[in-house]
Amino acid sequence: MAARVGLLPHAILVSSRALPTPRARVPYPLPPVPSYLRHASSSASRSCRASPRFVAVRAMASGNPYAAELAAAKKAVTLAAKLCQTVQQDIMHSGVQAKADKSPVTVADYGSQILVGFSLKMDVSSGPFSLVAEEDSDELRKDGAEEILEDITDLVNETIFDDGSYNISFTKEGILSAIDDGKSEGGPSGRHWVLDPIDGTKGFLRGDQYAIALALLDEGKVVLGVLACPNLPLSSINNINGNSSGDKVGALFSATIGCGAQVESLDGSPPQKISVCSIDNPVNASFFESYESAHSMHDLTGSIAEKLGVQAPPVRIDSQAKYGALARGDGAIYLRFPHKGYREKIWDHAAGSIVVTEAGGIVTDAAGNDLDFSKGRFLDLDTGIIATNKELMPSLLKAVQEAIKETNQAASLL
Ligand SMILES: Nc1ncnc2c1ncn2[C@@H]1O[C@H](COP(=O)(O)OS(=O)(=O)O)[C@@H](OP(=O)(O)O)[C@H]1O
Ligand SMILES: [Mg+2]
Repeated sequence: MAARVGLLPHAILVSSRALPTPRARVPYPLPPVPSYLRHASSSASRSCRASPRFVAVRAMASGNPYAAELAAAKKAVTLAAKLCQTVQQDIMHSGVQAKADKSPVTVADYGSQILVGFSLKMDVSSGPFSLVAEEDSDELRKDGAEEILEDITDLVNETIFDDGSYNISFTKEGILSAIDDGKSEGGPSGRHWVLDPIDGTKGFLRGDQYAIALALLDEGKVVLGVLACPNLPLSSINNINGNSSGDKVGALFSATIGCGAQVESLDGSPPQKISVCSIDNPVNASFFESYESAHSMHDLTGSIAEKLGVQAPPVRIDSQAKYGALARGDGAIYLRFPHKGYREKIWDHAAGSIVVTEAGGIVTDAAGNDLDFSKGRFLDLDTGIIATNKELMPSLLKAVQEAIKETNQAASLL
């Protein structure tokens, strides 16, 4: 694809070529279903929509009641990852000072959300569609946003065209309404998709780790999660600060409830089952935490590690790639302690947490409670989030509670 980062004052993505028009493309939003189905070119969409009974039979045969949703989720995040990779490469090659200008990441954020929502709607047949996602279209509907809206439209349409799975072209109005598909409030009943279109936006801008994180809630429980991590080494992080050792890069983690967790390459290698590490002595453990100190209190995590006797320095990587790396045993512990007042969003943990639990790990808040994804767009939890294997969890919880108590006592003396 030939999109590039423009060097205009507003420095947004500019398509360097007009959209190709060799095939008749169906405009989006779609006309009513019967006419749309005559035009769609997606074989996946045809097979998933053709017969709900066929989907159910296929799911039961695979032993995974969410097999159809899993296939659709993987396809959706893989498509979005293509768009994100294009934009990140453009940022890296453009010389644009990413920190000074956030508009490329804005384009990628919206574009990723549109592609995931659209792809799910095309390929998942059952029930009403509900998506809880990070972005809405309010900013794009304001005066002055016309150019960025055009850039998003071009980028989304180019990605769909290059991918070849769907014979659809978005109008600008279609782009705005597709973004607003993500406005659902979630909750304890029914099914809700939960999406972070680019988790780890700061990592994305730095050229480091980020993830497209998608989960499915069913009756308030996370039943499925996929994490596309385009910059994560496929087999493991062997270097303590997250660099690869010449390994293939681009990992897709997935998990469905009761069926375990897997990793495969983003370009489609066979899935490999993954498990958390079996370390039972914290002295041999390493721990993951946020790269950004504004997102997690590094002094508190340092004190927890000291209490546990952890020898290795922290492994700091952006986004839910940390959950994926933990799930396949690259490290033993994940610690996340946001500063006071921060409210965790469900899309920052839903996909990652099921990948870890289905790999045999445990994810709780700082008091040892399970995370509750049924309360709407936010998690209502105690202080922080911790994850590790079953062997280390009791000593980790003890160290966490001691360290928090000491921090609170020190604060009360000030
Ligand atoms: N102040 C503050 N405190 C805690 N957390 C915050 C804060 N601000 C943002 N966020 C959320 O952190 C998400 C990024 O995930 P991580 O913190 O794991 O990665 S990172 O190292 O910071 O990149 C990040 O996700 P994205 O916004 O999708 O990038 C945010 O949801
Ligand atoms: Mg996020």
